[in-house]
Amino acid sequence: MAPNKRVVAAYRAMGSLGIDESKVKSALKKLLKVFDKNWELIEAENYRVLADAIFEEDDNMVTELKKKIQSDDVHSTRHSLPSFSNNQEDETESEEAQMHIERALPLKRLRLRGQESQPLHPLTNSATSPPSKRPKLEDNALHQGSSGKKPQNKPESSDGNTRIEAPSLQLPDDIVDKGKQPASTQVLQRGRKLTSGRSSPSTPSKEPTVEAGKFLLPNNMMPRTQALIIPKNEPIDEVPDYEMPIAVIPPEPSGRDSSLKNGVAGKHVSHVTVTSSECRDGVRDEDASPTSNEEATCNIEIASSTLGEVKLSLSCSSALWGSKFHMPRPDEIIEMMEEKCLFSYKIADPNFSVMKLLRDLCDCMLEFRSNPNNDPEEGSILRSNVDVSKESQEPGTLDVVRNKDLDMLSDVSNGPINVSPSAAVASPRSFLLLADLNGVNDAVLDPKMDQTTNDFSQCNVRKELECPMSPNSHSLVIVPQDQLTVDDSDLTKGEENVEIPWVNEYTNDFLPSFNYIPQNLVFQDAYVNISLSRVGSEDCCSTCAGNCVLSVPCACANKTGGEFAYGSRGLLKEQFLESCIAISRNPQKHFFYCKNCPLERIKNDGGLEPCKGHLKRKFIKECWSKCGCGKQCGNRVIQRGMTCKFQVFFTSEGKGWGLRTLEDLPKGAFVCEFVGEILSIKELHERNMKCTGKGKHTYPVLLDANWDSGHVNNKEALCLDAASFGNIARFINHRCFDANLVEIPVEVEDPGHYYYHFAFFTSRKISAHEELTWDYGIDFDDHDHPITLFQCSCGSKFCRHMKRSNIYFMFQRHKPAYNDNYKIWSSFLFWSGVLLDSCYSSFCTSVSDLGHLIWNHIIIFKIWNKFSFLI
Ligand SMILES: C[S@@+](CC[C@H](N)C(=O)[O-])C[C@H]1O[C@@H](n2cnc3c(N)ncnc32)[C@H](O)[C@@H]1O
Repeated sequence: MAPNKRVVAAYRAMGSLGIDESKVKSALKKLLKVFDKNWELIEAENYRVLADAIFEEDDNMVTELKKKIQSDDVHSTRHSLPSFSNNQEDETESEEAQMHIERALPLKRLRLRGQESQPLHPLTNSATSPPSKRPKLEDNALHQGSSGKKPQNKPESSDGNTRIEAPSLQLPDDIVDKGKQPASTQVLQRGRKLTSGRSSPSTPSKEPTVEAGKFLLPNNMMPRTQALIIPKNEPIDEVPDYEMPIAVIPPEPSGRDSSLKNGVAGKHVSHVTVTSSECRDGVRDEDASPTSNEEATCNIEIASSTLGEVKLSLSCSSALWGSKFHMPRPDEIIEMMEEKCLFSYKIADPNFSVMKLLRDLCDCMLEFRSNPNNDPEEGSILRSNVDVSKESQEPGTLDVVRNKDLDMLSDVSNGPINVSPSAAVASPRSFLLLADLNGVNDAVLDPKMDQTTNDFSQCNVRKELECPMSPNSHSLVIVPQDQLTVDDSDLTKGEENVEIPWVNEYTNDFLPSFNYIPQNLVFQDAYVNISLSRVGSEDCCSTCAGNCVLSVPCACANKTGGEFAYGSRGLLKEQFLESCIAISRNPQKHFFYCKNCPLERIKNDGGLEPCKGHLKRKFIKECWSKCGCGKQCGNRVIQRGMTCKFQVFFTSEGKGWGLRTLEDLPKGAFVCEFVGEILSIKELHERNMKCTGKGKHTYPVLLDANWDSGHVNNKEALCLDAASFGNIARFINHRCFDANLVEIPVEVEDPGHYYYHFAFFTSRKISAHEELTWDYGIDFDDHDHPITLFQCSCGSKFCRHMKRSNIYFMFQRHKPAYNDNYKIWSSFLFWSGVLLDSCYSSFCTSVSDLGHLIWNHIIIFKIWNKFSFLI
């Protein structure tokens, strides 16, 4: 007689929960009797009644056994001389009882993980289910692995709950750092959401509707999977081969798998192979051959926050699947994965969602990274990768991208599968990644690793660890932070006194390529006339010796009003600095308008357009080679080069790269010079024209402080362009008005002031890690400006770009006229206040006129104060 399909289905459903057939049989019999063979009632809610009946039976049995043991104990106590055989029997019986308890408990726990009031396996109707409670998990059951040893760091959450440890954490010695916790354990410990997150009531679940037993396969096709909850003291390798749905890891022996099982042979422990079940179970891949090179990709990106501090990117490529491959929609993949998880890991929580799980993984990484105390290797970061089987060339890769303090974590793929984070495709770095992705060790794929570690065998500091979420599916590897997040290699290539590293905490982008030069270089036509003969005795102090700043001001102080700009500690004197800041903040007051402006001349092909104005700046004059003092003279600050610790970093506000200090800086300190190619204005104009429309820019600084001196010919009108050749100043971003740096021209070699050094000094005290900024002096309305206009994100409350619509910018459009007539405008503001006052007073006669007058003038005064700095 053919087996009853409904009975078989019931067995399978229970089997997937690890329930013994014999138990199912007896419970089913009883239920059929009770329900008068009404199968609908038994099948409802995925055989909930049946499961409950089995549990109840277990409970009863346990209670009965306990009672029996107790009564036997009493009995044996009463009979003080029990026979030896009796005693043995008792022990056996009692052990059996314990075994029943042990066996029953996991199932019970499993049920508790879901909702008491909900179906045991809530695959249906769960959308209407109330959120589940967080499961309470017994420490012992969860923390004792096969060895029975407790983990060194007992994973406790802030709420005091002990975290679940997955059996997959039982790692071969080789892949666990000696004496240290496996990284994945740490992740798990830290990642409270990894475990608790499953039961988070906040996440709405996408419940798949799955027929019971849909995924069941014959035993011989069953993968070895591991449940997240293991019974107390149950050794991991004794986790039974439950009759399971298709799981993540088929037990196919491969070089990599076996190496893993053997403790990951050698040092090459960077991958664990994961293979899509679609390929292994023969559902789809039989006729799929790598015939087409046409790539369709399907990307899922999950980030820890909107800033994407940690980003997990899942990419599929159809490249190897031929034309028959249908690229699944992301939600299809997620849904399918959820079904697998629900079956494979027996996650009975209706709120379980794969997306949530992945997001939690991101959070864990962030948490892991941000709490160095959690980390046995302080400052380490996680490096994760999933390798699609090297041999089988299958799609599906998991790529974890470090963002916050994690540099891009390399991704490993097989064949041409694109594992690159989509956002990085355009970056040089990701280009490298794409080009190299061919199942090679991820370390090799990571160009930055190459640069920073030189020898990736250093990566044996990385620990290959299995992730509890998806055993064997991906590895978590620790890489010392400094090897990934910060490029310690000096971007100045040793050209400066200090080394300058760079870091990108937000994207995968590498530093733009440029040539580091410590000093300005003439490009071609620029006329830079440096000769000793041009330096007259009035421009040098040939008789000085030692430190000029400490003695009576010499000739070199003449250009700064008979006093040196620098004080004894090498900082700018307060008064000098303040006047430079004032000029920079109120440029209109210090503009001069040249009669035949070189800029306009070049732009208009000789035609005459009125000069838009140049800043008449204060100069610093430093001692130089014709002076008698030495290099250590206090009046040779910029010549000695930069001395502070800086770092180039990727800004989070969309400004691209920026420069920050790594140490506190006092007010008036020299930071660095703006170094670049010395171009004539004509050359700059030509460059700008060439760049137009090609997404290229120049980074120019006009050396125009002396253009009022008369007619400046084309070769003498100079600028610096740091786009291709420059120093770290090319990374200093703009800030409107209240920047923390001020630019000051410094005369060193050329007394003529056509060519001078453009130096940055701190305009105030700056704390370590603050970004360094200067006001480019951009008029955001001037579309002819040599600096390509950008959307300003300086964040200053005085931002000129953001406040274009305000009254100031109305005036700014008519700047010269406005400047000439600012007294008229101020009178206007004053008298409008008086007018306002009198109108107001006439309406409010009940209140004292004097009070109104004072009140209105306070308002007017405030308005005036707000805008007076602009005049
Ligand atoms: C001299 S570069 C500064 C370094 C640049 N951020 C980089 O990544 O190379 C000038 C360019 O930086 C960007 N930038 C500078 N300051 C900015 C700001 N306040 N807001 C937005 N972008 C800014 C603009 O693209 C500008 O053209």
